[in-house]
Amino acid sequence: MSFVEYSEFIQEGDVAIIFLGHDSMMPVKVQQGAQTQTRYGVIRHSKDLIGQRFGTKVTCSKGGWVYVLHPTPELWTLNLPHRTQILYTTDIANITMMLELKPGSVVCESGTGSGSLSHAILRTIAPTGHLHTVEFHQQRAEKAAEEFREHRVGHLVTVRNQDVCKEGFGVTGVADAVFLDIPSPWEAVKHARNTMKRQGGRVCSFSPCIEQVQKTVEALADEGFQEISTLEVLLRVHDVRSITLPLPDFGSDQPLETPTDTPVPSNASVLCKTTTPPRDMAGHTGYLTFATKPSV
Ligand SMILES: C[S@@+](CC[C@H](N)C(=O)[O-])C[C@H]1O[C@@H](n2cnc3c(N)ncnc32)[C@H](O)[C@@H]1O
Repeated sequence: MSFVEYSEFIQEGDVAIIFLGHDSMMPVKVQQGAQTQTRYGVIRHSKDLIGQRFGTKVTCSKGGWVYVLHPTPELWTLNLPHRTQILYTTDIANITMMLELKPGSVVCESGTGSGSLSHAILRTIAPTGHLHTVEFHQQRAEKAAEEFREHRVGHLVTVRNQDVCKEGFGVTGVADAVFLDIPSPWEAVKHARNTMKRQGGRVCSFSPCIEQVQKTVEALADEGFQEISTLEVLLRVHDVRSITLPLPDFGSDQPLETPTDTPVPSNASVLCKTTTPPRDMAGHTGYLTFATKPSV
C-alpha cells in the first residue's frame, strides 16, 4: 500500500480505513496479531485483514460488518490524527488546481501541521515531483516525517524543522509552487520568491483573517508578484428530501366528450424527490490568496 499507488491486497504495515457507516470511519495500522475494537465487535488483523482485498466487507466478532478501504488523501484528511487545524478537501481542491500542480511539480510548503494538504500535494506531484515542507514545531515535524515514511511517500518529500520566516525553505530556485499556512505569511513572502524557479510559478497563502490577507497582499506586490487575487471557498451541500407537490389544474380547453375524460381533481398531487440547500452553512474557514511570480 502507498498513498500514491493502489495495491490490491492488504499487507502487514499498511494503513487501512475502516468504514463503519456514513460519517463513521477510523484509520488502522495493520499488524500481525493485533486487534481493533469497533462498535460491531473486534477485527482480528491476521485473519480479517492481512491477505484480504482492499474494499472487502469484513464481519466483526459481534456479527456486524465494515468495509476496509485503501487509504487516499481524501480519506486521510477525514481520518488523520489532528495535531493542528487542518485544510479540508474543499480548499485543497482549489489550491491544487490554482497552483497548477501536476506530476513532476516541485512544491514548497509551510507549515506542515498535520500533513493534510501535504498528502494531497504528494499524490498530485508523484511519481517524479518533490515536496519540501517546513515545520518549526519539532514533534510535529518528526511525526509528519514518520507518517510520510509509513505511507510510503517518504521518497517524495523532505521535511525541515525550521522557522520559514527566518530561514526560508532550505532550497533556492527550485519550486514551481509555494504554499503558506502560517500565522504571519507576509514574513515568508521573500523566501517564497527566492525558493521559486527563475521562470516563475504560483504561490498561495491561506489565512483565516482579512487583516492577514491585507498584509500578505502588500508583501506579494512589494516582491513583484502579479495576478494577486483572494477568494473564499464555501461548501454548500444539498440535502435530498421527498416532497408532495400539488398538480396544477388548468381546466379543460374542450368540452368533455366521453364520461371517461375526467378532469384532474383539484386536490391531485405528486410525490417527488428534490434537494434543498442548507439553511445554515458551515462557516468561514479562511481566505486563499493566489499570485504569480513572473519569469525573470
Ligand atoms: C494550521 S497548521 C498547518 C496545517 C496544514 N496545512 C494541514 O493541512 O495539515 C500551521 C502549522 O504551521 C506551523 N508554523 C507556524 N509558523 C511557522 C513558521 N514561521 N515556520 C514554520 N512553521 C510554522 C505551526 O507549528 C503549525 O503546525
